[in-house]
Amino acid sequence: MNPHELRNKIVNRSARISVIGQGYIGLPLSLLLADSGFNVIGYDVDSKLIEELSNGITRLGSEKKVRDLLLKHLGSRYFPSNDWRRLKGSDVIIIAVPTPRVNGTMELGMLMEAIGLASSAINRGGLIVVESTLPPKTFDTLLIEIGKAGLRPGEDVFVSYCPERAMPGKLIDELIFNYRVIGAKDPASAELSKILYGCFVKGEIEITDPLTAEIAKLVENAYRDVNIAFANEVARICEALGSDVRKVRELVNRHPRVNMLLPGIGVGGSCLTKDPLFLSWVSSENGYSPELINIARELNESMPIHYANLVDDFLRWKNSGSGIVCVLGVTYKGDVEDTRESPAKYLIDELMRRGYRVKVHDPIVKESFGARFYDKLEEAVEDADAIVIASDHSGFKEMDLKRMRELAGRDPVLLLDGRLIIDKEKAEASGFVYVSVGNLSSLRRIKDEAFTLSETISKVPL
Ligand SMILES: NC(=O)c1ccc[n+]([C@@H]2O[C@H](COP(=O)([O-])OP(=O)(O)OC[C@H]3O[C@@H](n4cnc5c(N)ncnc54)[C@H](O)[C@@H]3O)[C@@H](O)[C@H]2O)c1
Ligand SMILES: CC(=O)N[C@@H]1[C@@H](OP(=O)(O)OP(=O)(O)OC[C@H]2O[C@@H](n3ccc(=O)[nH]c3=O)[C@H](O)[C@@H]2O)O[C@H](CO)[C@@H](O)[C@@H]1O
Repeated sequence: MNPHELRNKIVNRSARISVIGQGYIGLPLSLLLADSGFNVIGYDVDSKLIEELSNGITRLGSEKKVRDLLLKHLGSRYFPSNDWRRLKGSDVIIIAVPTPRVNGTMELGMLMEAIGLASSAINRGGLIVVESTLPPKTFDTLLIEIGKAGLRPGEDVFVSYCPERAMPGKLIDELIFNYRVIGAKDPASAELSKILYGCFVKGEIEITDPLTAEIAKLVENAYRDVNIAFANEVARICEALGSDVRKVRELVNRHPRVNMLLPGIGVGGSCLTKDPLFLSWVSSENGYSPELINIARELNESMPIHYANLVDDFLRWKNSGSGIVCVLGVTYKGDVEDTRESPAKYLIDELMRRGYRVKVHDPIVKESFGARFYDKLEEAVEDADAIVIASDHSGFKEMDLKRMRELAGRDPVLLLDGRLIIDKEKAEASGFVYVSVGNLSSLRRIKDEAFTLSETISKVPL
């Protein structure tokens, strides 16, 4: 098959497409390709996942459009499989396997396995596209691996890097409307990839070299992480000075050139917690050691511990260091089911390590990181001395605060709003001692000397 033939196959939708990895990215991508007219094999090593998909069940429950597309195309254009032999004879293979940070390093084993499989299964003259996030210069290593399989990249097989940037919670819309970057070393690989993505992408598609694409992908997430760290730093300043970060943020964001992000109890998710470090580590290996990115990451990682310290100080003052803490929300952000690197995990670990009884509720996912999970919000809140909101689920914004206060323990009960979603006046009128990220003034008021905020702040490892 020459590039012209593959081009025609893509244009008339007769190209056989396989997607390796059917998780947050691979599944919606496969379904959009099916929706644009291709027959798609969705391959994954997780046989339970494949069984679920084959029965029309997705783990991405909050992505309604993914579920609708699965039910629409399952068995007609979309074929989930855990049999690698089904990949043989593919004209196009897209790789969307994890490239996580494990024990302080970049884990590329799954990617290498997938590239080996793709090299052995792709038709001669076919296209391999990598969507998984790559540390800089990894694309070159992948080309070497493909070469080892006896294929000459740019001649026997075409290869590109198309980093994914869709946002969980609105994956289908962002897969369609985001602009895309394609990194490729030869014009045919770039052109074929552009035609492929043009089948469902409505945003602009930009072609560049692979290294630029690798760096750009990581810079986007590092940019966001650093900016959230800045917001978190301002929150900590406001806490120390006895001010309210919500008011400060509202004012500064009226400046035409300031856009401060939202501070919070922590930055989680599979991307912002590793991509900035990939950028930092690889540049350190190449002669420049970034400081800003590393410090931002450390500051963001310290946030759940900072608030565990706060709850601990409160409970020492109230109950001599014993008590019940209710944590509301375990997902890394609101209205998604993903708990990877969730700040709630670090908060819960730390509170349990200090001997507190932790009760957990989440309306979307039944996970509690070793603490006790309660299906009902009311049961989780019962007898609590402190309640911490760790995820900004829509449902939490409309909680009946009076009822919650009735159910919670004896006075005073701390309500720590880690996501700035509760109205301070309403919470106080309901009888809570309400504090939020970036505003600890209520605690100052009730405790004066007994509870020294400076002590809390100095405990935070930075
Ligand atoms: N989740 C996001 O929001 C997001 C956004 C942009 C980019 N990314 C990047 O996309 C990539 C995939 O992330 P994800 O969130 O979809 O991961 P995921 O864990 O949700 O899904 C990956 C899937 O790949 C499967 N897998 C692992 N090794 C395999 C192999 N050798 N062969 C076949 N299947 C294999 C796993 O079983 C899993 O189901 C990562 O590089 C990630 O950094 C993720
Ligand atoms: C550059 C960018 O936009 N990248 C996105 C990002 O997706 P994400 O879902 O991980 O990103 P966020 O929504 O930012 O959430 C992360 C954590 O930060 C907390 N947060 C957020 C905003 C804020 O103002 N204050 C906060 O504290 C929030 O609670 C949560 O814990 O990476 C994906 C993978 O690469 C990309 O595909 C996707 O485009």
